[in-house]
Amino acid sequence: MPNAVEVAGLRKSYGEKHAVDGLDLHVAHGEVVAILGPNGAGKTTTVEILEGYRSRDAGDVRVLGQDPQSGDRAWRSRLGIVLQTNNDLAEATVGELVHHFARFFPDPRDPDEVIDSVGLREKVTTRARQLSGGQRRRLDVALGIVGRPELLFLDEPTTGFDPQARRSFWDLVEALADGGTTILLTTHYLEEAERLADRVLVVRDGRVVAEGPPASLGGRTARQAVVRWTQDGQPREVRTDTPTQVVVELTGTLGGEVPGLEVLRPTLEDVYLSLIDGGTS
Ligand SMILES: Nc1ncnc2c1ncn2[C@@H]1O[C@H](COP(=O)(O)OP(=O)(O)OP(=O)(O)O)[C@@H](O)[C@H]1O
Repeated sequence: MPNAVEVAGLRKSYGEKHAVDGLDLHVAHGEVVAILGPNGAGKTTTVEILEGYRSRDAGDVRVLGQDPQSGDRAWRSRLGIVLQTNNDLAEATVGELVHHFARFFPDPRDPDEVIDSVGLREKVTTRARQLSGGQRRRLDVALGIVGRPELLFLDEPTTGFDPQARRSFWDLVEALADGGTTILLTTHYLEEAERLADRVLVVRDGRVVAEGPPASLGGRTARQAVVRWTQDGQPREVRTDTPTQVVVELTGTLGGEVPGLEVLRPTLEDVYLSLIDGGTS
């Protein structure tokens, strides 16, 4: 089966600004892919082109087998798009909105189950305009998933969420992914990408500068580890390609338990920051 998303050589400029500048991307069916990148890197522009909301200047784009520029209603009903709640709808309640949106789709999820899954049960009779920012975003997500999409786009889905809401949202995304939904998300939260994504793409200046599973992005697993411990009351540290060997030797030298032992690898954040600073490793 072809990929759910297939993009080659995508370009989009706004006047002189090359917002997307030769971007390649694919997402397999059932995969969760996160796009990371600094403000202005071209993430939203890319996602909006894939959703069919923005035209492109060049490049080949296929989303669920169709060019988004000519996507019809049947195609659109297979996508889940999380929009900011439209202010025209702000007078409707959470329950009314989710039930209303469900009617647009041929095989929707049970709206009440969707409301429960995004944690808005207690707000079901509250008008959209009376929700907090984070609750409003959860309503946006509810409207994005009620149509049982094959492919779900999440553009910075947890911005404004408190830590508890973010964790329950992650559980929800994992459940959707386990159920076979293909997901393309953009985020500024590295922890979110690490937790949810099978694969991460780092975008800078409209291009992909690194790509891979979060654990090995940018050669992360290949980078040297730092082993720290305390010896004779002094902190000690070595950088090494073979931390296990170092620990075994220390255990022998110190006759057992190694005081203050730590083995550190670069975090995803360390790798990400070096990539967007212009480093290539
Ligand atoms: N409608 C527009 N008109 C002109 N320039 C635009 C427009 N939309 C985006 N841009 C510019 O294109 C570039 C890419 O913007 P885009 O919103 O795609 O970035 P992003 O990676 O999603 O950023 P953020 O992380 O801040 O959401 C930016 O320099 C932005 O200023």
